[in-house]
Amino acid sequence: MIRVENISKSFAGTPVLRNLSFDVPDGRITALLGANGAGKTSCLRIICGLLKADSGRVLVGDADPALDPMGARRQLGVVGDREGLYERLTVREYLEIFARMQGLGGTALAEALAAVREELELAALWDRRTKGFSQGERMKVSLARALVHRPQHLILDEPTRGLDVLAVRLLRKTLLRLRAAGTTILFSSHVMPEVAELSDRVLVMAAGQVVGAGTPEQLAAETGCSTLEDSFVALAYGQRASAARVEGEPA
Ligand SMILES: Nc1ncnc2c1ncn2[C@@H]1O[C@H](COP(=O)(O)OP(=O)(O)OP(=O)(O)O)[C@@H](O)[C@H]1O
Repeated sequence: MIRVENISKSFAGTPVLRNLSFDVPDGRITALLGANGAGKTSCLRIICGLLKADSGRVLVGDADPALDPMGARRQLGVVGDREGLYERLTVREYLEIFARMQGLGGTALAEALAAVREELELAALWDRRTKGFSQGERMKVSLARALVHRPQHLILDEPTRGLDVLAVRLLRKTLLRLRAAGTTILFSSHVMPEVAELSDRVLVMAAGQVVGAGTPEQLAAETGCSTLEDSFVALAYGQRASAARVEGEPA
Protein backbone atom coordinates (compact mmCIF):
# COMPACT_ATOMS: atom_id res chain seq x y z
CA MET A 1 0.00 0.00 0.00
CA ILE A 2 1.02 3.61 -0.55
CA ARG A 3 -0.01 6.03 2.18
CA VAL A 4 0.11 9.83 1.87
CA GLU A 5 -0.40 11.50 5.26
CA ASN A 6 -0.96 15.24 5.66
CA ILE A 7 1.54 16.26 3.00
CA SER A 8 2.08 19.98 2.46
CA LYS A 9 4.41 21.61 -0.06
CA SER A 10 4.94 25.21 -1.13
CA PHE A 11 7.07 26.68 -3.89
CA ALA A 12 8.37 30.19 -3.14
CA GLY A 13 5.65 30.68 -0.52
CA THR A 14 2.81 29.48 -2.77
CA PRO A 15 1.10 26.37 -1.39
CA VAL A 16 0.82 23.59 -3.96
CA LEU A 17 -0.14 20.64 -1.69
CA ARG A 18 -2.15 21.31 1.45
CA ASN A 19 -2.55 18.61 4.09
CA LEU A 20 -3.00 16.06 1.35
CA SER A 21 -3.92 12.56 2.56
CA PHE A 22 -4.96 9.38 0.75
CA ASP A 23 -4.24 5.64 0.57
CA VAL A 24 -3.54 3.61 -2.56
CA PRO A 25 -4.61 -0.01 -1.96
CA ASP A 26 -2.79 -3.12 -3.17
CA GLY A 27 -4.06 -5.03 -6.20
CA ARG A 28 -6.01 -2.05 -7.47
CA ILE A 29 -5.50 0.60 -10.15
CA THR A 30 -5.97 4.10 -8.73
CA ALA A 31 -6.17 7.17 -10.98
CA LEU A 32 -5.06 10.59 -9.79
CA LEU A 33 -7.00 13.31 -11.58
CA GLY A 34 -6.97 17.08 -11.41
CA ALA A 35 -6.92 20.20 -13.55
CA ASN A 36 -3.57 21.49 -14.82
CA GLY A 37 -1.59 22.72 -11.85
CA ALA A 38 -3.70 20.87 -9.24
CA GLY A 39 -0.55 19.31 -7.79
CA LYS A 40 -0.56 15.76 -9.21
CA THR A 41 3.04 15.65 -10.42
CA SER A 42 4.30 17.31 -7.23
CA CYS A 43 2.49 14.67 -5.20
CA LEU A 44 3.86 11.80 -7.34
CA ARG A 45 7.38 13.22 -7.11
CA ILE A 46 7.14 13.27 -3.32
CA ILE A 47 5.96 9.64 -3.27
CA CYS A 48 8.93 8.73 -5.49
CA GLY A 49 11.36 10.57 -3.21
CA LEU A 50 12.31 13.06 -5.96
CA LEU A 51 10.85 16.02 -4.07
CA LYS A 52 10.80 16.68 -0.34
CA ALA A 53 7.53 17.61 1.37
CA ASP A 54 7.54 20.54 3.82
CA SER A 55 5.53 18.47 6.28
CA GLY A 56 3.66 15.19 6.45
CA ARG A 57 4.77 11.69 5.61
CA VAL A 58 4.61 9.13 2.82
CA LEU A 59 4.85 5.35 3.13
CA VAL A 60 5.65 3.10 0.17
CA GLY A 61 5.02 -0.31 1.68
CA ASP A 62 6.98 -0.04 4.91
CA ALA A 63 9.47 2.61 3.72
CA ASP A 64 9.29 6.41 3.96
CA PRO A 65 11.05 7.70 0.81
CA ALA A 66 12.23 10.82 2.68
CA LEU A 67 14.00 8.74 5.37
CA ASP A 68 14.82 5.53 3.52
CA PRO A 69 15.05 6.33 -0.21
CA MET A 70 16.73 3.05 -1.13
CA GLY A 71 14.16 1.02 0.81
CA ALA A 72 11.34 2.85 -0.97
CA ARG A 73 13.04 2.54 -4.39
CA ARG A 74 13.31 -1.25 -4.02
CA GLN A 75 9.54 -1.44 -3.62
CA LEU A 76 8.70 1.10 -6.32
CA GLY A 77 8.71 1.33 -10.11
CA VAL A 78 8.29 4.76 -11.70
CA VAL A 79 7.26 5.74 -15.22
CA GLY A 80 7.68 9.50 -15.40
CA ASP A 81 9.26 11.70 -18.00
CA ARG A 82 10.10 9.43 -20.92
CA GLU A 83 12.92 11.73 -22.02
CA GLY A 84 15.32 10.36 -19.42
CA LEU A 85 16.76 7.44 -21.44
CA TYR A 86 20.54 7.24 -21.96
CA GLU A 87 20.64 7.60 -25.71
CA ARG A 88 24.02 6.00 -26.28
CA LEU A 89 23.02 2.76 -24.60
CA THR A 90 21.08 -0.08 -26.16
CA VAL A 91 17.84 -1.14 -24.49
CA ARG A 92 19.56 -4.20 -23.02
CA GLU A 93 22.48 -2.15 -21.62
CA TYR A 94 20.14 0.46 -20.19
CA LEU A 95 17.88 -2.04 -18.45
CA GLU A 96 20.85 -4.03 -17.18
CA ILE A 97 22.23 -0.96 -15.41
CA PHE A 98 18.92 -0.31 -13.66
CA ALA A 99 18.49 -3.96 -12.73
CA ARG A 100 22.00 -4.05 -11.23
CA MET A 101 21.26 -0.86 -9.30
CA GLN A 102 18.34 -2.74 -7.79
CA GLY A 103 20.73 -5.48 -6.65
CA LEU A 104 20.05 -8.06 -9.36
CA GLY A 105 22.93 -10.16 -10.72
CA GLY A 106 23.73 -13.56 -12.24
CA THR A 107 20.80 -15.78 -13.17
CA ALA A 108 18.25 -13.50 -11.48
CA LEU A 109 19.42 -10.60 -13.66
CA ALA A 110 19.27 -12.66 -16.88
CA GLU A 111 15.78 -13.89 -15.98
CA ALA A 112 14.55 -10.40 -15.09
CA LEU A 113 15.78 -8.99 -18.42
CA ALA A 114 14.27 -11.86 -20.40
CA ALA A 115 10.94 -11.37 -18.62
CA VAL A 116 10.59 -7.64 -19.45
CA ARG A 117 11.84 -8.21 -23.00
CA GLU A 118 9.04 -10.70 -23.54
CA GLU A 119 6.33 -8.88 -21.57
CA LEU A 120 6.88 -5.49 -23.22
CA GLU A 121 7.54 -6.86 -26.71
CA LEU A 122 11.05 -5.41 -26.81
CA ALA A 123 12.79 -8.09 -28.91
CA ALA A 124 13.08 -5.94 -32.06
CA LEU A 125 14.47 -3.00 -30.08
CA TRP A 126 16.69 -4.94 -27.70
CA ASP A 127 20.09 -4.19 -29.22
CA ARG A 128 19.25 -0.74 -30.62
CA ARG A 129 20.48 2.46 -29.01
CA THR A 130 17.56 4.44 -27.64
CA LYS A 131 18.50 7.63 -29.52
CA GLY A 132 15.66 8.49 -31.90
CA PHE A 133 13.12 6.16 -30.29
CA SER A 134 9.46 7.03 -30.82
CA GLN A 135 7.17 7.94 -27.90
CA GLY A 136 5.74 4.40 -27.87
CA GLU A 137 9.18 2.81 -27.90
CA ARG A 138 10.29 5.10 -25.08
CA MET A 139 7.25 4.19 -23.04
CA LYS A 140 8.01 0.49 -23.42
CA VAL A 141 11.59 0.98 -22.26
CA SER A 142 10.51 3.21 -19.35
CA LEU A 143 7.96 0.64 -18.26
CA ALA A 144 10.52 -2.16 -18.56
CA ARG A 145 12.91 -0.15 -16.38
CA ALA A 146 10.15 0.40 -13.82
CA LEU A 147 9.26 -3.30 -13.71
CA VAL A 148 12.60 -5.05 -14.05
CA HIS A 149 12.97 -5.56 -10.28
CA ARG A 150 9.31 -6.60 -9.90
CA PRO A 151 8.30 -3.84 -7.47
CA GLN A 152 5.12 -4.10 -5.40
CA HIS A 153 4.19 -0.50 -6.28
CA LEU A 154 4.04 1.24 -9.65
CA ILE A 155 3.64 5.00 -10.23
CA LEU A 156 2.95 6.40 -13.70
CA ASP A 157 2.68 10.12 -14.52
CA GLU A 158 0.45 10.58 -17.59
CA PRO A 159 1.62 7.29 -19.12
CA THR A 160 -0.50 7.43 -22.30
CA ARG A 161 0.54 10.95 -23.33
CA GLY A 162 1.58 10.86 -27.00
CA LEU A 163 0.98 7.14 -27.47
CA ASP A 164 -0.79 5.49 -30.39
CA VAL A 165 -3.59 2.94 -30.03
CA LEU A 166 -1.34 -0.14 -30.01
CA ALA A 167 1.03 1.33 -27.43
CA VAL A 168 -1.94 2.25 -25.20
CA ARG A 169 -3.26 -1.29 -25.56
CA LEU A 170 0.06 -2.81 -24.54
CA LEU A 171 0.21 -0.49 -21.55
CA ARG A 172 -3.35 -1.32 -20.55
CA LYS A 173 -2.74 -5.08 -20.90
CA THR A 174 0.40 -4.78 -18.78
CA LEU A 175 -1.35 -2.79 -16.03
CA LEU A 176 -4.23 -5.26 -15.87
CA ARG A 177 -1.80 -8.17 -15.60
CA LEU A 178 0.10 -6.39 -12.83
CA ARG A 179 -3.11 -5.64 -10.97
CA ALA A 180 -4.09 -9.31 -11.15
CA ALA A 181 -0.71 -10.13 -9.60
CA GLY A 182 -1.49 -7.78 -6.68
CA THR A 183 0.60 -4.74 -7.69
CA THR A 184 -0.35 -1.35 -6.24
CA ILE A 185 -0.80 1.02 -9.20
CA LEU A 186 -1.20 4.81 -9.11
CA PHE A 187 -1.33 6.80 -12.36
CA SER A 188 -2.19 10.37 -13.31
CA SER A 189 -4.13 11.13 -16.45
CA HIS A 190 -6.28 13.68 -18.22
CA VAL A 191 -7.88 11.10 -20.53
CA MET A 192 -11.28 10.32 -19.01
CA PRO A 193 -12.32 7.30 -21.14
CA GLU A 194 -9.01 5.64 -20.31
CA VAL A 195 -9.45 6.37 -16.61
CA ALA A 196 -13.04 5.10 -16.64
CA GLU A 197 -11.94 1.89 -18.32
CA LEU A 198 -8.85 1.15 -16.27
CA SER A 199 -9.29 2.42 -12.75
CA ASP A 200 -10.87 0.76 -9.76
CA ARG A 201 -10.58 3.93 -7.76
CA VAL A 202 -10.29 7.61 -8.60
CA LEU A 203 -8.81 10.48 -6.59
CA VAL A 204 -9.72 13.99 -7.75
CA MET A 205 -7.39 16.79 -6.69
CA ALA A 206 -8.03 20.54 -6.72
CA ALA A 207 -5.74 23.22 -5.31
CA GLY A 208 -3.52 20.65 -3.61
CA GLN A 209 -6.29 18.77 -1.82
CA VAL A 210 -8.40 15.68 -2.52
CA VAL A 211 -11.93 16.86 -3.37
CA GLY A 212 -13.31 13.47 -4.39
CA ALA A 213 -12.38 9.81 -3.88
CA GLY A 214 -14.09 6.54 -4.73
CA THR A 215 -14.97 4.20 -7.55
CA PRO A 216 -16.17 5.89 -10.76
CA GLU A 217 -19.68 4.69 -9.79
CA GLN A 218 -19.43 6.21 -6.30
CA LEU A 219 -18.28 9.54 -7.74
CA ALA A 220 -21.16 9.50 -10.21
CA ALA A 221 -23.65 8.83 -7.39
CA GLU A 222 -22.10 11.54 -5.23
CA THR A 223 -22.21 14.20 -7.95
CA GLY A 224 -25.44 13.08 -9.60
CA CYS A 225 -23.60 12.74 -12.94
CA SER A 226 -23.82 9.91 -15.43
CA THR A 227 -20.22 9.87 -16.75
CA LEU A 228 -16.84 10.03 -15.08
CA GLU A 229 -15.99 13.09 -17.14
CA ASP A 230 -19.01 14.97 -15.77
CA SER A 231 -18.26 13.80 -12.21
CA PHE A 232 -14.68 14.99 -12.65
CA VAL A 233 -15.78 18.42 -13.90
CA ALA A 234 -18.25 18.74 -11.01
CA LEU A 235 -15.56 17.88 -8.47
CA ALA A 236 -12.47 19.54 -9.98
CA TYR A 237 -14.18 22.79 -10.98
CA GLY A 238 -17.25 22.82 -8.71
CA GLN A 239 -18.02 24.22 -5.28
CA ARG A 240 -15.60 22.02 -3.33
CA ALA A 241 -12.75 22.96 -5.64
CA SER A 242 -13.61 26.68 -5.34
CA ALA A 243 -13.65 26.34 -1.56
CA ALA A 244 -10.26 24.59 -1.66
CA ARG A 245 -8.84 27.34 -3.88
CA VAL A 246 -10.10 30.14 -1.64
CA GLU A 247 -8.74 28.34 1.44
CA GLY A 248 -5.37 27.96 -0.30
CA GLU A 249 -4.96 31.62 -1.22
CA PRO A 250 -2.31 33.48 0.75
CA ALA A 251 -3.92 35.55 3.55
N1 LIG B 1 9.84 23.19 -9.07
C1 LIG B 1 8.82 24.06 -9.02
N2 LIG B 1 9.02 25.35 -8.74
C2 LIG B 1 7.99 26.23 -8.67
N3 LIG B 1 6.71 25.89 -8.88
C3 LIG B 1 6.45 24.61 -9.18
C4 LIG B 1 7.47 23.63 -9.26
N4 LIG B 1 6.92 22.43 -9.56
C5 LIG B 1 5.58 22.67 -9.66
N5 LIG B 1 5.30 23.96 -9.45
C6 LIG B 1 3.97 24.59 -9.46
O1 LIG B 1 3.12 23.82 -8.63
C7 LIG B 1 1.81 23.75 -9.19
C8 LIG B 1 1.40 22.30 -9.33
O2 LIG B 1 2.19 21.72 -10.36
P1 LIG B 1 2.10 20.17 -10.71
O3 LIG B 1 3.04 19.91 -11.84
O4 LIG B 1 2.25 19.38 -9.48
O5 LIG B 1 0.58 20.08 -11.23
P2 LIG B 1 -0.14 18.96 -12.08
O6 LIG B 1 -1.45 18.70 -11.41
O7 LIG B 1 0.75 17.79 -12.28
O8 LIG B 1 -0.38 19.74 -13.44
P3 LIG B 1 -0.46 19.20 -14.98
O9 LIG B 1 -1.77 18.48 -15.10
O10 LIG B 1 -0.47 20.49 -15.76
O11 LIG B 1 0.73 18.36 -15.25
C9 LIG B 1 1.85 24.53 -10.49
O12 LIG B 1 1.36 25.81 -10.26
C10 LIG B 1 3.34 24.57 -10.84
O13 LIG B 1 3.67 25.73 -11.57
